[in-house]
Amino acid sequence: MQINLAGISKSYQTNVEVIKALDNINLTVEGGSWLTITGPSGSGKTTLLRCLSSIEQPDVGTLTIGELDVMQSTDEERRTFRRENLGYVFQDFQLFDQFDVLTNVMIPLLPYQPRLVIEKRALELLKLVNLSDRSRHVPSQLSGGEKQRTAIARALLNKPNIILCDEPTGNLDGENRNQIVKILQDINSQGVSIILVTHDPELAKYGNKKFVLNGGKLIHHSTLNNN
Ligand SMILES: Nc1ncnc2c1ncn2[C@@H]1O[C@H](COP(=O)(O)OP(=O)(O)OP(=O)(O)O)[C@@H](O)[C@H]1O
Repeated sequence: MQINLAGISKSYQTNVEVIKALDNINLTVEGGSWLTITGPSGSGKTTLLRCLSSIEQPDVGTLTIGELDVMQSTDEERRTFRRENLGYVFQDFQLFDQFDVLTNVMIPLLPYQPRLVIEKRALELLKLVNLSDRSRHVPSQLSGGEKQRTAIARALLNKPNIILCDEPTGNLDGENRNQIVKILQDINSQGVSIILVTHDPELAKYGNKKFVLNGGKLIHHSTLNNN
């Protein structure tokens, strides 16, 4: 599934100023690729990820994700499209503290598919991310790496074409980072596109297309084939 952005800009209005978070972004993400985006704090990385996933709409430009025209679609169309095609791993995990790991992974599809079908898939995913023995724990009983892997399992529940990850190894040690890299490599080898935002120089070594965001402007850094 391809993503195309042309002339995308996005500003935020605060009480005191207008902040241009994205400034005339042009980008094509080919299906199956692994894109890594780095850049200083406040340079627009999360905003770009939110636009690339249609959670947020840009102010101007054209943005298509597969068949979805993000600028012309309704909220409901974008929600349905995300549910069917995209996975998103949030910087702060966004797990529900009152539910166990298994339920957290199942939540996105619970209103839409039979519980038993979803549970089977969620258990497979917990195995994939090496968390089978934590399925009945609640998030407060998990380490940072385990929370992150729960968030990744949840993002994979709908068998997405594209997974967008915001700082998936933030605050994790080398061993946890390596586990997450391995999971991402497995997913990518199955044809899932990965779009990754990170400050972690070790994680930023992976991916076949690298970009730097600076002051809302996207600079193509390199195209490699090392993942
Ligand atoms: N909802 C909002 N309202 C106002 N300003 C915002 C909002 N969201 C983001 N911004 C501003 O837009 C700019 C880009 O923010 P963004 O979160 O995309 O940066 P980032 O590169 O992901 O930062 P970090 O690496 O610290 O997570 C920042 O100056 C931020 O303060």
